[in-house]
Amino acid sequence: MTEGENRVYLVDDDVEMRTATAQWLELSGCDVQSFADAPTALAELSSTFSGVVVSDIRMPKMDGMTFLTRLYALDSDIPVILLTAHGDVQMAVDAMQKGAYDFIEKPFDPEYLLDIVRRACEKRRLVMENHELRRRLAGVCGIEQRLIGNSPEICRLREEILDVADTDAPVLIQGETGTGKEVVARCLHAFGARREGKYVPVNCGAVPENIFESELFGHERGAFTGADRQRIGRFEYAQGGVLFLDEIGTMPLPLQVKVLRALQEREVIRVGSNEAKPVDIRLISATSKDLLTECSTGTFREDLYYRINVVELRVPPLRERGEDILLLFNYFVSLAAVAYNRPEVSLPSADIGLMMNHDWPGNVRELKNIAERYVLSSIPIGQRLTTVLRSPHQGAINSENTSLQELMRYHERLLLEQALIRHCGDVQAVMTELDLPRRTLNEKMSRHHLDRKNYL
Ligand SMILES: Nc1ncnc2c1ncn2[C@@H]1O[C@H](COP(=O)(O)OP(=O)(O)OP(=O)(O)O)[C@@H](O)[C@H]1O
Repeated sequence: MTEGENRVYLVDDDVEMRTATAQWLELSGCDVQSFADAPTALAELSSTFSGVVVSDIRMPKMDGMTFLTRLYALDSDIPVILLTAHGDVQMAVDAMQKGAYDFIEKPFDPEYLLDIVRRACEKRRLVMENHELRRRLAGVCGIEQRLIGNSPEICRLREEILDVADTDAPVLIQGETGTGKEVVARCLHAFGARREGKYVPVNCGAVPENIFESELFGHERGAFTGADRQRIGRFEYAQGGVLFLDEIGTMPLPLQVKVLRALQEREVIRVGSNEAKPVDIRLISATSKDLLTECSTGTFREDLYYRINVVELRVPPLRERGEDILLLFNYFVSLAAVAYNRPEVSLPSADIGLMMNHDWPGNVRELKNIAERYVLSSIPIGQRLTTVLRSPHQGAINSENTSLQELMRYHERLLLEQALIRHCGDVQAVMTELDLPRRTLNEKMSRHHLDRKNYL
């Protein structure tokens, strides 16, 4: 669309009316695209549409009111002008309350319609300019300041993020724990078309199974014991914004069916209700598991996998991008120095070597943790890294002359300790990863004399 040109999507099932109105608008300099029904028009519309919609209110496939609701779930800033018949006054009033820009009664004076279209287009132009301005402003604190790294892998990832940020395509972020999946999700929000909308994260691994459905979809008052108030779920809360489902692989199967339905139908049903509510969200998911393997073992639904995985972003482990280790370390040291009001410390060269050779099972989170501790206390890096590294290598036992029970005990301890290292002593995260109830985890940790404080 050239600047100043008025773009109109015209929706009317009456072919004569549609042709005549389109011709009139075109002769007056509008760029018109006509549709015989609302679903076809909806398929063409998105939040990047820079014009206005003129739609009949009574149409067979989908009436103008439903069309309005669906369209406003996509972008409530698109001006809609409804064409009503004599006697449709109540409907027109309802439409105005729902946010329609204006309505005009048939038969109408084409000049009058043109006048409304021009004003609506001007409003749309201002909204679009405003969005663009905010977008540029957000770009001032660029993606390089959020997703730190100079390695080719991270540079490529930043480009991939910017390529897809402005679309509404569902993104699945894959990567080991602590690699920065949530940072990527936040960048997709901050640099995407929905940056003005909310960013709503849900850690699927931390939500108890019995309240999962209500957490995502909400509930009506009295839907179950304890539901003394109505509550909207995370999907509805994220309306117009981004919903981030972290560790989606841990979602129970029955809920996966419901999430799939919500994504397909773009609507949710609160627990205890029969009414479907339209939702307009962009879905970003993350997983540290290989979801295709989970699909083959039947713990993750294949249809959901393909629905959430339209774009796949992989965040590489830290050990595969050595160039980033020192850069990230210095970055976290600077942050910690400011946060704790301590002087910035630099790394002796011997420690640099140790850091470069380390495996980083807990990835960037582990590095951040070490940098913070380095600022706070004078324990040399080497000592910290050896503490972290000791478990998989030291005290290994020879399986040939060891009983099965001893081997099992040894491997159990190893698994627990590695998980504690990866999650820097975060017991909740260990419970999630190993799929253990808190009590069992506590028992096992005390049996193996493991104290979370040693891993903080
Ligand atoms: N490239 C990066 N630049 C700046 N900070 C980073 C980067 N990668 C990770 N971080 C920081 O490291 C920590 C862990 O990152 P994040 O929580 O995004 O990892 P994750 O992959 O989502 O972890 P988990 O799988 O455990 O949820 C956070 O404090 C995050 O801010």
